Amino acid sequence: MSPTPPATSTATTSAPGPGPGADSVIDVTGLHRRYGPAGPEGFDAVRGVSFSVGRGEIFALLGTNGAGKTSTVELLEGLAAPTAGRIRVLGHDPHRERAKVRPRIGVMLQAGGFPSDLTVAETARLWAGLTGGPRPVDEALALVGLLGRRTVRIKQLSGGERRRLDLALAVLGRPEVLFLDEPTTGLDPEGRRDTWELVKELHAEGTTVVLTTHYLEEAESLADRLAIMHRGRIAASGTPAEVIAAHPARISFDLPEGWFPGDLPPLAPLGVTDHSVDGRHVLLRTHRLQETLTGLLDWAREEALALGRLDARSASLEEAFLSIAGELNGHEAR
Ligand SMILES: Nc1ncnc2c1ncn2[C@@H]1O[C@H](COP(=O)(O)OP(=O)(O)OP(=O)(O)O)[C@@H](O)[C@H]1O
Repeated sequence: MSPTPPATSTATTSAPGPGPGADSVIDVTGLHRRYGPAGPEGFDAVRGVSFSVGRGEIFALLGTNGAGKTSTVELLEGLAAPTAGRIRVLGHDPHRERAKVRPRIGVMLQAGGFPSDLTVAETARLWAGLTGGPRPVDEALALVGLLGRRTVRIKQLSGGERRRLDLALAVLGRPEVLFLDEPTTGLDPEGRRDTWELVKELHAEGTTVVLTTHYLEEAESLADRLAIMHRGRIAASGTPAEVIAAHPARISFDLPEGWFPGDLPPLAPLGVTDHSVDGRHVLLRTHRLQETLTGLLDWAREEALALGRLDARSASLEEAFLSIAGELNGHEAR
């Protein structure tokens, strides 16, 4: 029997929760955020989003530019009140009960603003004074590889070093829930890997992490579950494997000289859901990669054909993302 691809919630506004019995630390229902006045002059950046994040999970919010990721995360952090909907973080309303929530969360904003004349260590000490139960400042700086830069002034730091300092400050209070808004934007590949390692260590210690990112490999590497936002809604969600599996794998090859696409065997019985041809180049899409590939190769062997440039690959998160964004843009354009 062919396995049915797991259903991800395409074109919905809600992401399934962490599963029955899971202890959720974030619950969001019917969230809306509007900038500006009611009516045509205002803008609905978040349009009815629902999801839950379980204790100890890493949850990634992905999306096109302007999809509403930061607008959503800011509401979770309690920086603003939603226009409509309900949010619970650690059992509390993060905006109205900010004093209860703030000491238990760590926040790394997209652009942290610090007095530029303070040194790295002075900034961290200042922040430590505002944060309950902090780690030693030097421990937090060491975690992000900034201990050797502790006497350097903020204005002399590189963009990547500032991102690392933002992260050090976010983890100073040993938060139960850590919000990371594009944590590796501006970091070099080594800095990105280091940040991933740190997030994995914090995860192993039981920290719940909500992150936004434009790097699909970051979400694939770190996230237990993810949601892809598009124009204020959740367009697809699930584990990375579930989101990928909902999109077809692809097989491409060149037919040999003298052979034409019309000579191919019937494709539907091989599990092909869609195909396109360009001259003698053939692209097949299938949710049953092994079955389709086996059928194709059996046919090629029987016909004694050598298929040129044969390439078979499962969908990637990038393909899933591009296809969701493309489908929705096409849909909205009609
Ligand atoms: N203060 C504001 N006033 C009006 N519109 C805003 C405001 N902040 C954000 N927006 C708009 O809301 C939409 C969502 O923005 P948001 O920053 O949440 O998206 P995002 O998914 O985080 O995008 P990016 O990936 O580009 O950072 C955008 O169209 C943006 O222009």
